[in-house]
Amino acid sequence: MAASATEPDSDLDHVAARLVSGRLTGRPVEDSIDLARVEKAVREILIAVGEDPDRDGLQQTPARVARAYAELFAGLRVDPAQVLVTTFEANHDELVLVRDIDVMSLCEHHLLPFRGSAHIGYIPGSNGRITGLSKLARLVEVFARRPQVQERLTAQIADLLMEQLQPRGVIVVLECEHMCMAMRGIQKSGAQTITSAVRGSLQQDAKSRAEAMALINSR
Ligand SMILES: Nc1nc2c(ncn2[C@@H]2O[C@H](COP(=O)(O)OP(=O)(O)OP(=O)(O)O)[C@@H](O)[C@H]2O)c(=O)[nH]1
Ligand SMILES: [Zn+2]
Repeated sequence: MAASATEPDSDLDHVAARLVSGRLTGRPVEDSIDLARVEKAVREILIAVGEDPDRDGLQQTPARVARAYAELFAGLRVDPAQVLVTTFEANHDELVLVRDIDVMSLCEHHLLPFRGSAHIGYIPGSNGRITGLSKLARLVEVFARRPQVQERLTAQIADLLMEQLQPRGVIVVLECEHMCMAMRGIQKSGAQTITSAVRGSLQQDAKSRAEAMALINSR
């Protein structure tokens, strides 16, 4: 396997630095959201729900929430195409599957978290391009750090891989629990929502698809 990277890693480092610095430091990443506006809005929410935003424990809350949103929505300011800038040539024309990638996102309806696992597989195309395994997980992060619905998140990952890597086929399966179904509303915790996006040969060929699904489901 292996060979040369197509591009220098500088853009990717930039993307990674923004996402990772946000995650590790808990401080806003550069090119951030309008923190002052979020702060103002959160203060309003606290007043609206009957809280006193000036009491001791809440004084810093609007600013904290604003910083948290900068992290949680960092994916809105990242071009997902930059994640796959590094690809390699390889003589591998069979399934590559990364299973159990942790996914955390916010549903766009309630801005409450949904969380679970992503499984991403692809069959390299005639161009022989593969990508670094971690890049699949990075792609999940970029799309997950936006207000989302699980179906769109699943499809966006699959479509970007098809577009950028031009593989023969792609399969993306997400299994998530939605806090908006657990903490409020119907209050059913533990329900798993499973979504899939299957493209190219994996969509057309039932046998390859079944093989990929079997690997995803094997424990
Ligand atoms: N399809 C889909 N629905 C989602 C997702 N996340 C949350 N939802 C649903 O979005 C729907 C919004 O429904 P609405 O009737 O507009 O809002 P609501 O009154 O708060 O709905 P309830 O949750 O049923 O109380 C709810 O059924 C949620 O369960 C998602 O990722 N995909
Ligand atoms: Zn929701």
